[in-house]
Amino acid sequence: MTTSSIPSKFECKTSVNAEALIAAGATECGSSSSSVSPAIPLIGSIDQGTSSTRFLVFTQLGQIAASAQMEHTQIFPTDHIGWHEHNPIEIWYNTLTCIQNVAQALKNSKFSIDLKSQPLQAIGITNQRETTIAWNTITGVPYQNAIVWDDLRTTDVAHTIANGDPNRLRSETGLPIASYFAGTKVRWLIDNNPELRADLLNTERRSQVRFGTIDTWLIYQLTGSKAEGRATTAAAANIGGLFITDVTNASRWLFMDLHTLKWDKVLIDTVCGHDGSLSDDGVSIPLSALPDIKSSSEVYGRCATGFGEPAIEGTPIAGILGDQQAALFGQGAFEPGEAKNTYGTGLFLMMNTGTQPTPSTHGLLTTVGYCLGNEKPVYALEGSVSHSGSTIQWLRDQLQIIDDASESEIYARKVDSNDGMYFVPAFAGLFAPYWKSDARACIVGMTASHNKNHFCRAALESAAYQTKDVFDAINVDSHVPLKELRVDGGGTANSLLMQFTADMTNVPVIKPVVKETTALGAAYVAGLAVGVWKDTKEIKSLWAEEERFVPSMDSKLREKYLKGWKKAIQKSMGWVDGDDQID
Ligand SMILES: Nc1ncnc2c1ncn2[C@@H]1O[C@H](COP(=O)(O)OP(=O)(O)O)[C@@H](O)[C@H]1O
Ligand SMILES: O=P(O)(O)OC[C@H](O)CO
Repeated sequence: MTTSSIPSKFECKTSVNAEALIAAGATECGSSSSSVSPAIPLIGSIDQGTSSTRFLVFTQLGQIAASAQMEHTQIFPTDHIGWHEHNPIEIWYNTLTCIQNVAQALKNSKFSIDLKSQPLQAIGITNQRETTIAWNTITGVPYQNAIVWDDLRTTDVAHTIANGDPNRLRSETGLPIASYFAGTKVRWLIDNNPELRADLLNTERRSQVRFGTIDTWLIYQLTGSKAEGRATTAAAANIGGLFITDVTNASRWLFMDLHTLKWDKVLIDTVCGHDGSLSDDGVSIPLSALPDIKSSSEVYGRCATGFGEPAIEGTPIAGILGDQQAALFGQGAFEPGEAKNTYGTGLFLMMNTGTQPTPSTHGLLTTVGYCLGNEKPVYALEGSVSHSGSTIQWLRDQLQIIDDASESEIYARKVDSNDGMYFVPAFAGLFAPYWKSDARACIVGMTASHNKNHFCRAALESAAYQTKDVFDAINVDSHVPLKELRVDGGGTANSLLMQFTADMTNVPVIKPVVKETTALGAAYVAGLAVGVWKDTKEIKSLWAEEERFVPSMDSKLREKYLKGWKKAIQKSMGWVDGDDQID
């Protein structure tokens, strides 16, 4: 089966940016003596997010030359409240479709850029982090759907591992023990997927088991090959590709030591529970089942012949970054104290803290920001919030009070304020800085006068309040008060949200010209590895501001709103008790 024959209910939105191509030196065919545009350096970037998959091609000026984007199915099994899954095959097909569409669009454009004769310099990959897939290298098929990062099924697993102290692995991993992290999902898969467990128990088959985040899965597909035709998955073609990840993704498992940047046997055993019968390694799972940890910027390998899209066969894959780290890189936050806030499905405030990990005592994560080749790793502090854009998707898909995310602003603007109504979107408990798995979403302060407009307003405002919570924590833990906030992600299209964020944090909120900073960050690390850009100084010089939202709210009013939010947060906590099992 080829990807073009895979039916998808989602449209692949594709575009070519003529202005960026011209700025980079491309010429229209027929407008010069040559019928083909002169070759210009172009860099590809796969951005596999929670809500959608994108493939973008950037010019050396860091501008988008072409892009394609496709949503995928959000699977919320109705018999298991709190579960959230993605189909790994659908994600792979969508990635391939986006790549194919961009290649076609460039070829059909007035610049007639054929990537077969003018190949991309390199491809970078960035991904939703923690989302975990297990597959078998011989059957080629995932054992089950991917468990998405915000899935709650491992809440009990996390409680068991924590053994009364959720911070017991913090000094080694930088993370609290929570359902969010990939290691808890690995443990759940081992304990609950009979086929996977049987393979691990079989001395011949255990070496065929693979666990990976989405970066690993996609690289395995891109570098796997098939003798003829297009592979549906690399593994189905029975010729698996590279099995790697990068330090930023590896830092989200609870398995990696933040100081050595290596998988740690003690951590793995602590999370998975020691079971010698599953492995020959003396560890609870075979180390062969975990990807090799690489830097974020080096040539790892090349797209294979016959993997599915001839236009990028042989193109080096040279960069990997978790999506929030990619946004940090794409925003040019290379100095300690520089930060970004991304409004995607979730919301993630991240600050570069330099070459030493900075511990958090206020509910943030200490994580790897990036590591360029053999250079020292750069660490970051992160405030991870599970629901931001997904709250707006919930208004659209579940409540069906809007048809499109952009309508949230139209309705929210019909009222001057929340009129006392607060929406705490703790659908998956509360992540940073609270880490309360027993919290659930609530809407408080409602009177009979409240209407749909207030719902939209309160949903949008919740993203700003949650930003303020992690903003305060980062200011304390880093000892470097943020003077401004660089922002990106789908939610930045919403000016009401941007202004309200500026009003709540009381610092200017700044949008860059290139909004796709996540994809751009992955392109940058890939381009650095192959010499498209010289260094981070050159990359920083390409960043440009587009719009600035300056705080304009009276401080008394700000305090009043924040006080209401704190009360609302308290109401959401402690909702799930022992009788309300998540099954
Ligand atoms: N105008 C808007 N107002 C508020 N939220 C928006 C708007 N446009 C998009 N979003 C939200 O942005 C999110 C998608 O952002 P994106 O950065 O693509 O996310 P991801 O990387 O998680 O896939 C969606 O959850 C959507 O609800
Ligand atoms: O898909 P996003 O942009 O919401 O990001 C998801 C995060 O990587 C989860 O840790």
